[in-house]
Amino acid sequence: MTARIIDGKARAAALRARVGEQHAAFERAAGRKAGLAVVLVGEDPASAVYVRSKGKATEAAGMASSTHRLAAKTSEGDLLTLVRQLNGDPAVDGILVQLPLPGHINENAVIAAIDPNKDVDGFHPVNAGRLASGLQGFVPCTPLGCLMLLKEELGDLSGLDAVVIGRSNIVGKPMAALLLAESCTVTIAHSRTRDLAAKAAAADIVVAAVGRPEMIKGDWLKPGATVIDVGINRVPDGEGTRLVGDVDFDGALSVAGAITPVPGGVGPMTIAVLLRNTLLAAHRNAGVAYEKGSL
Ligand SMILES: NC(=O)C1=CN([C@@H]2O[C@H](COP(=O)(O)OP(=O)(O)OC[C@H]3O[C@@H](n4cnc5c(N)ncnc54)[C@H](OP(=O)(O)O)[C@@H]3O)[C@@H](O)[C@H]2O)C=CC1
Ligand SMILES: Nc1nc(=O)c2c([nH]1)NC[C@@H]1CN(c3ccc(C(=O)N[C@@H](CCC(=O)O)C(=O)O)cc3)C=[N+]21
Ligand SMILES: [Mg+2]
Repeated sequence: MTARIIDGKARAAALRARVGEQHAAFERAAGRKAGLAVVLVGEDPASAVYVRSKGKATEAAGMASSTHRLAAKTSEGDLLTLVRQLNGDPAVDGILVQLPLPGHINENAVIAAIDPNKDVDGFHPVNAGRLASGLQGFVPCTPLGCLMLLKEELGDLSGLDAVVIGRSNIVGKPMAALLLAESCTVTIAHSRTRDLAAKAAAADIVVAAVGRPEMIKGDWLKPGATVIDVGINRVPDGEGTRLVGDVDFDGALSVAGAITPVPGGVGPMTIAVLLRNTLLAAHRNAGVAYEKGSL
């Protein structure tokens, strides 16, 4: 058997097209575009690439995008001042502060300064709490994109055994909360987990969000399992580099039922969900009704 390859790039393009159509309707109703502000501190090349692709995708959907590039040495106070200015700007529906921030800036303080109603990343503690409590709020883009791929692939997830490898606030923890809300039986694994291979072998769904190239081996998996690979790892390749996930893709192909590739899997979904969250934020901020579930 060879696993189906989940085409995240195509799924993301379809979601972006739906967001674009609904944004056009929003613009007619509200008399303005939805606006996303992206803040980038410093010159990390990978971050600069993501920020550029977010800006391009935002404009392609018809939305207004602004990028605020600050020097690496920017003080926490100056960054907080910018965040508060964006909080108060009626043209800005969504605010994304690209992480990681330089070491002298307290990320938690910056995230906490974002208006929870503009927190399209879903990282603010109020939105994390809403997700944990089953209340409406912004859900982090990467795990929500993973959930969309899983539901398209598997339909109803209830009763399935899921293992999430990684427990970060931006991927692992919200992913586990979403799967629990879908009535999966969820195991969260991390660097202290004992016998990870045996945990993976029991799972119908494996979500890998570790940041270690090709760590999860094909022979760990339950035959037919659905594998979502969040990892983005740049590794040396001849003269240059290439991207690989956290899963040994070639090894998993002959065991898994379906698997996301890297690149072309979760990454493009993250950006499409960011646009979706910005569209939701705009509807709420403009007081325009929005038909839930229509995306
Ligand atoms: N495709 C996309 O859109 C996105 C991709 N990413 C990628 O996803 C990956 C994870 O990102 P992120 O969650 O931010 O990473 P973090 O570094 O914040 O978290 C990594 C997690 O992996 C766990 N871990 C580390 N080593 C092991 C191990 N040997 N066995 C089991 N668990 C381990 C850590 O455990 P512990 O808590 O014990 O330290 C931690 O919980 C990265 O490759 C990142 O680039 C991230 C965001 C978006
Ligand atoms: N506040 C904040 N929000 C984020 O959502 C956030 C962040 N900070 N910091 C960094 C991570 C990482 N992230 C990615 C987004 C898209 C791709 C993506 O589109 N990847 C392409 C390949 C891109 C390439 O070639 O480099 C793919 O997987 O096909 C990857 C990773 C969002 N993040
Ligand atoms: Mg820091």
